[in-house]
Amino acid sequence: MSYTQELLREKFPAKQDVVTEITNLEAILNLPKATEHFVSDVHGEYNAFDHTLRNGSGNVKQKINENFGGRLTPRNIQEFATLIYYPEDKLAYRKKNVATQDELDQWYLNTIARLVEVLKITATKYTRSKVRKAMDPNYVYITEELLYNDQQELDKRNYYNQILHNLVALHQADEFITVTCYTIQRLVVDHLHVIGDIYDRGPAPDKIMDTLMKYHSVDIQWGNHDIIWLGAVSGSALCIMNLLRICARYNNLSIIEDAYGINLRHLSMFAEQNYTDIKAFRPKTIEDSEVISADERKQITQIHQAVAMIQFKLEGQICQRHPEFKMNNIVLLDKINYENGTIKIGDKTYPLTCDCFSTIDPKDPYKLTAEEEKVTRSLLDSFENAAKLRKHLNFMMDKGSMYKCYNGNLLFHGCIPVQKDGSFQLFEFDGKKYQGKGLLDFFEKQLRKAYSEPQKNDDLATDMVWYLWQGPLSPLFGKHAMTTFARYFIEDEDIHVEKKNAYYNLRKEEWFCRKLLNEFGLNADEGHVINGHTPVKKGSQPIMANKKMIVIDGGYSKAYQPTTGIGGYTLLYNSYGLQLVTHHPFTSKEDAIKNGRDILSTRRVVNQELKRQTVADTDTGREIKEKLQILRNMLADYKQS
Ligand SMILES: O=P(O)(O)OC[C@H]1O[C@](O)(COP(=O)(O)O)[C@@H](O)[C@@H]1O
Ligand SMILES: [Mn+2]
Repeated sequence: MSYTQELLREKFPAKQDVVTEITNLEAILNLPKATEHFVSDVHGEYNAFDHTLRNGSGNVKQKINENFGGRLTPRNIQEFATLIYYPEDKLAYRKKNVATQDELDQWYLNTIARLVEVLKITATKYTRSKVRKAMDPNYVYITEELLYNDQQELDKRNYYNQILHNLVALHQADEFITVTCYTIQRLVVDHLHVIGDIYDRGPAPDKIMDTLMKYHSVDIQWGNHDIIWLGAVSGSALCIMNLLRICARYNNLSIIEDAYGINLRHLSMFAEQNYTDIKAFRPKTIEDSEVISADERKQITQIHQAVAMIQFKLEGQICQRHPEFKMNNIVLLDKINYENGTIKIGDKTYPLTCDCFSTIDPKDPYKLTAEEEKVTRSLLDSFENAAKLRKHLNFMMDKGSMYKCYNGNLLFHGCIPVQKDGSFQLFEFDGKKYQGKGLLDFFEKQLRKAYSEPQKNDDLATDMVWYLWQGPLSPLFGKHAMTTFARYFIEDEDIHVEKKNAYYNLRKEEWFCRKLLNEFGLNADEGHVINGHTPVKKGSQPIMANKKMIVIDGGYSKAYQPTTGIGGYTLLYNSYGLQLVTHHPFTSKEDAIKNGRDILSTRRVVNQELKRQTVADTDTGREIKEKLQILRNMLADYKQS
């Protein structure tokens, strides 16, 4: 007897228990498929991300429109939607702007009744037990009495009205409204996929992680920016330097110090002693509100140089350690003529636009100075011991993977490295060759190993995690090289170019996407490949390859909004099919609450199911069917005995 069989026997010892469970599972199979929500490239933009979650990519508003369109004016619909997104803030705002207690009480009564209506339509897709789990435990009884009361008979109607009246009279209205709004948010989306790049560039990745940790159901496909954070706590000094460099570049060092409590004093003092103010290393400020003092700017600029130089030195060391990485093109410090300020790359010589090489010994350019060694060591210790960061990243490891096959679709952040003809590129290592799905599995194994041994700093697994950040065959990166050094020091833009893997041309072709789906054991007639990573530029299409490929770089990153011209894309997959949602940029939470400003979004149907999908058509459905088979066998045994 299998383990599952044994468990089921224990759980359902009597014949009647088995019959009840079969009936229950059969009923679940017939419910409509629950809604999946896909987001990606959130890049620390907590407020915009939080808004997308609260409004379910426009799903909450759609439910309200379906039910109240014509009964409420568009302004009232928006007001009501904003209440569901931000119940606490909207209630406070409403209470401040009301003339009399009677007006407020009437508003409470109307609002509770409307919320129960919305709850009713969002709950129809689920079993009673699942809906109950989405409720606040303190309000289960009252909510169920309101929810399952059909009000057709006068007595029932009176009963319903009395509950409403009591909620207001007993001063429970605020709390009931708040918890019901969250129950609705939770039911509108059943499962969330985050297709990578939660970290870097934006100000609050920590808050995004806190939100995800509270979210009812989520999986994460790691992005290249997440990898440097995972690498940092896995003991990779190079990953630490890269993430500090990006934080300095985007004026986000407070994430390290304030959000994660990692002290940068040692680094800062070292930077102050060795570097001056150089334009190329000043922080980018995206928002007008981000005005910083001259002193502060200078300090960040100095830190930026200090970590960049340690990074370039460590890159030289790692590439020499691992010729199999084939990354010699980024080893550049020995190509510099430190006297005349030029660099020779290939057979071309370029002038260097600035000089911050005081810590480099031209005879041994990749050697860290004693002080750099100390700074690096202390950063490694701090990252290893940063409790909150580890808590967040434990969650990311737990819910995350290199790729995910889910309800027939294939989800990953960047690419599957391929040659121009579409054949998988080979990563050769230790006498073995890895490609396609096997390559992703190999890298995932290395990351899990490195993460579980943070005290090891220069073992192969730790170096591999850094490779995932910028290696030419990294599925998360997908470019021939990262031209970081050139972008700081060389004017000629030709040398800044990072060539994309052939994957990005081929993914426009249907045959190629079918090949990918087959490689991962999925049905190519029904599945889709869903990617993040590359901002969809103005005029480009996010849906490709006869709808087999969908790119949803969420476009949350403000730095990229001028290129995309929009606030980004998200995707919904409900019982009717897949819908791509295009968002306008988010303004602010205050604007949403006071002026009812939502992220405007438009929906486009990617594919429409011929027959409405039910739970039976999903991965969960397959598991239920297997369980049903066992239960039926058990029932047959009962009949025979
Ligand atoms: O201009 P920035 O922010 O330094 O970033 C440029 C770097 O970011 C990358 O585009 C990687 O980040 P993305 O995954 O967000 O594209 C590199 O290829 C490039 O070198
Ligand atoms: Mn990316």
